[in-house]
Amino acid sequence: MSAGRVAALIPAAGSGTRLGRGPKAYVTVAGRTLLERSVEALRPHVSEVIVALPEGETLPAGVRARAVTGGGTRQDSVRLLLEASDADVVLVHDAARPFLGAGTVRAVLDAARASGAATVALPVADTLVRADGTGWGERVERAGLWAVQTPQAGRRDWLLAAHTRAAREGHAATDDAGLLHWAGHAVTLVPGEATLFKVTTPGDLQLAEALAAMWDAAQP
Ligand SMILES: Nc1ccn([C@@H]2O[C@H](COP(=O)(O)OP(=O)(O)OP(=O)(O)O)[C@@H](O)[C@H]2O)c(=O)n1
Ligand SMILES: C[C@](O)(CO)[C@H](O)COP(=O)(O)O
Repeated sequence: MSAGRVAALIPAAGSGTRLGRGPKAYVTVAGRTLLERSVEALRPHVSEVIVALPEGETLPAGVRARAVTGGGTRQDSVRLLLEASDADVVLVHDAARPFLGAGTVRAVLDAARASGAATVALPVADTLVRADGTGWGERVERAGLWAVQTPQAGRRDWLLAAHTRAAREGHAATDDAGLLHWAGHAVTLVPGEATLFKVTTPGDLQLAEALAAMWDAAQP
């Protein structure tokens, strides 16, 4: 598809249960909130940033974006963000993935402009096993497997139609590229970065703190 208006949509309305520090968007890493880090990584590439926040919350200081109230699940929050936007192309990015490089944003956007739908993902490098009741169950062939990250980019009309249909039919997906695939669209995979991990557990937050100084020093 041709170039059009691009918006960044950031679901940040989760409760951060696994991290145990309240909503993750407000958690700081080296002095800046996870949300500010994600917003600032996307702002140079888009005409608008819209963030979904937990009910009753306001944007943390320093975050330059428009805010809407999110929903009960990530999928609900993204649908509300899509409804709040009138962009042609959207980039959906977890607030909880603070280390997002400009090259990755450009690559997923280019791929989405070319094909209509794309996601950043990382080819799996470890041996994979399905656990059974005793521990090691059955080895899973890893060839061709990718771990899906964000940003995920695509035509807003495709995403909104997929989300609206999923809400109507009670179909739940863990991400937006998966919903687009479910709706019949081909989704391009764009190689991501290990640094784009999602801050989910206390160990991830420690890792993020350790990485932040090096990351911040390398930014233009
Ligand atoms: N109702 C929800 C749930 C999640 N998210 C957002 O979706 C992203 C990925 O979700 P996850 O890492 O699972 O965050 P939480 O739901 O906050 O974490 P937990 O499951 O541990 O509570 C986060 O940026 C989170 O804020 C959201 O906008 N609305
Ligand atoms: C969207 C996502 O980050 C892609 O890997 C992931 O599916 C979010 O999962 P969660 O269950 O909300 O943590």
